Amino acid sequence: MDNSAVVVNDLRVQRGGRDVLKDISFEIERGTVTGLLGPSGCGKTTLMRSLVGVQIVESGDVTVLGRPAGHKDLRSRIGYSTQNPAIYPDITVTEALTYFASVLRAPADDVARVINEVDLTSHADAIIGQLSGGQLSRANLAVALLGNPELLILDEPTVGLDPVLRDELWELFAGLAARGVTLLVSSHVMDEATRCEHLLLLREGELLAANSPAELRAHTGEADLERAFLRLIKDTVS
Ligand SMILES: Nc1ncnc2c1ncn2[C@@H]1O[C@H](COP(=O)(O)OP(=O)(O)OP(=O)(O)O)[C@@H](O)[C@H]1O
Repeated sequence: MDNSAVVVNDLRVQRGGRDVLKDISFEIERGTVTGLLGPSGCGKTTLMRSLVGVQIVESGDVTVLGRPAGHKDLRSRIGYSTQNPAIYPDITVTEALTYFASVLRAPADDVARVINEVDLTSHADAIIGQLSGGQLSRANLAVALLGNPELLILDEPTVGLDPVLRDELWELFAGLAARGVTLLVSSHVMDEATRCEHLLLLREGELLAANSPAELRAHTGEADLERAFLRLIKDTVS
């Protein structure tokens, strides 16, 4: 069986009349955690939207779990959490997840499972609009986990979380990958790169690297990943 969860070839996307992704190609192996890193505005969300199939693309091929991105068979196989949680503010965490579980046709007992996985059991009956920022982003992540999708696409899931919660979430991501789930996780915090098996480093719509952290360190001669990224940028510019 093909071991690639995602195959992208020469993907080009324009937004607002500008090239936002410039002929990008890469593959993501099944059962791994891949970090999508790069500065604000570099195209991370646009790339994720292209994989989910909600982005109009100019050219190129995007294959996800063996199907063209956006194929209807992929709907229940991909979990996508956006940066701005799209959860109704005036119902409880359990009510919101029960609603999404029915829309996604996920089993009813999935609601308690995902609430537990994101460590929100103590707030299962809290009103969404009264959650803290970190709790809200964990509730948002819980929605993406419903139905046990094979591919999780998570747009900055750890933003606003304290270091302990961030650590717990990265542990959760590693545990999911060990079960065979493929994760693509965006971040603009380079220290999160060390938690990933593979890295996609984007800058101004160009893919500067698609490596493991060890390969990136070896390639740039920099032990620190932030410095390695800066080294790549300097090498690209010069
Ligand atoms: N709806 C839109 N219309 C036009 N241009 C857009 C739109 N959304 C994003 N862009 C532009 O596309 C580029 C890439 O944006 P994108 O949201 O993919 O970046 P990002 O790396 O996810 O940024 P951030 O880390 O700040 O979320 C930016 O220059 C942005 O201004």
